[in-house]
Amino acid sequence: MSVPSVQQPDFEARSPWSRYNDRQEAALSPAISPIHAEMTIPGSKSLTNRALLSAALASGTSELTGILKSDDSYWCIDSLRRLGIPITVEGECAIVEGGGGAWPIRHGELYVGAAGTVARFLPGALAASHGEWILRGSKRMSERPIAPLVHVLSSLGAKIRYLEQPEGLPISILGNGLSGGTIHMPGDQSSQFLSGLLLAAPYAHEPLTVYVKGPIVQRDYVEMTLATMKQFGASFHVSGDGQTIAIQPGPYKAQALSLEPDVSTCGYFWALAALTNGCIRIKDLPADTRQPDIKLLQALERMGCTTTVESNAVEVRGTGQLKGGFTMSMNEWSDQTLTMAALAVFADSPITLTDAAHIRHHECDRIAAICLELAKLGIRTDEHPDGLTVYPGQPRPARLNPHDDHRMAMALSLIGAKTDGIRIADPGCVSKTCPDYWERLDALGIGVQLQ
Ligand SMILES: O=C(O)C1=C[C@@H](OP(=O)(O)O)[C@@H](O)[C@H](O)C1
Ligand SMILES: C=C(OP(=O)(O)O)C(=O)O
Repeated sequence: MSVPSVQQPDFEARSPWSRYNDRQEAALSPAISPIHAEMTIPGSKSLTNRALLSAALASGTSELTGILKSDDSYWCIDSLRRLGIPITVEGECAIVEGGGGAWPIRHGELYVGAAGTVARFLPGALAASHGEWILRGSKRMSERPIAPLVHVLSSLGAKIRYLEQPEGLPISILGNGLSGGTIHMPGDQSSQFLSGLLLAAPYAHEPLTVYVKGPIVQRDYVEMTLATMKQFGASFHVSGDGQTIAIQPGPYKAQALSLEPDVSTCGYFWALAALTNGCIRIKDLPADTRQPDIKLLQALERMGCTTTVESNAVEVRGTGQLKGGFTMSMNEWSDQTLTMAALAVFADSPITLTDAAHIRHHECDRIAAICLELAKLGIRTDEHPDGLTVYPGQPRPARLNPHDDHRMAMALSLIGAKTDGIRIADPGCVSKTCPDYWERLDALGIGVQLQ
């Protein structure tokens, strides 16, 4: 098994929308009664960054309401502005004056922070246009895979060079238009490579047919990409088995869109209802969302909770004792693996989470990191190459390290909602997707001391 190593915070990747980077830890005290609340959740990171990029490529002015304001969307907006796209942000609304497929500023350095979506969505959009740019990311983002995307973009005409290390950021991209034709691409390491290519594909000179070799992890994110492309007027055909996608050339048209709340963030609050035998109702979430983490609801049902999906709200009601004793594939909704691991601590028997080897390449090696941190609480885990088994137990007080990973911090905080003496280091890291996470916990009755 991998040797656990603790990832240190990379503060450069924290944006002006981040908070609490001067605080050493969040000291938590459990809720004294079941948590009951009705709440709204900020916009989806995935939808925000897809919509921002599509709007920047489009002809005309788009209005995006309900955007997420976090590090990941900040670095997306920052990069697009550096490419010369005027973007005005007022509250949770972004007005984007699209460049019609050309970037007004044709050279410069772009910094993507720790955002996988920005690192993997921008290269295609740059390669499809004309200019020369350098793309740089956080320390961790520079370790995360990018080569399969670089490989296909190069085969379609881009000149891309690795500047410091083989197969990682930073890279230089000389965009000279994408040729089109047919290409093969793997989807087993990250769905984002595919999404990044697809988002740019309408700007290729000729129709582009993408054959996906083998399984696609978190396939629903590719569906989300295609849905956004369709909203912006793209034309494409997907084969019955979903492995072949043929995209016609044609520019995006500006749109006025209202974005869904971030279901990955909703997950922590539904988990709080589950853990405290409370009830959390999240408003403004459409029942037919494509966001894959909605599958958490099925897992919570299996653990004994009651879930209610209405046309525009989703409610989770907890239970006195969560049930375990099952194995669950996390392949399709792996951002919730850490949430499931935290819930499993309080189940009545072990839970095994599988099929998520790719999360070793996320913000940290999430499988090794969660095993390491749960061990500090005296919780037994078995680490597997593609997941882990969590054995329930009574956690002891501990100071936990989130490994510079927002989801590690938010998932570990769930344990602090049930157990005395839990402290989470580097509380600022939640700003990758939810900068006001600690205020939200506090408002729900969990004691949060940021010190
Ligand atoms: O396309 C997207 O918006 C995302 C795709 C997934 O990444 P991978 O496919 O790289 O696992 C997911 O984990 C990430 O949070 C968001
Ligand atoms: C994997 C994640 O992010 P990224 O978009 O950086 O891949 C995540 O948010 O859990």
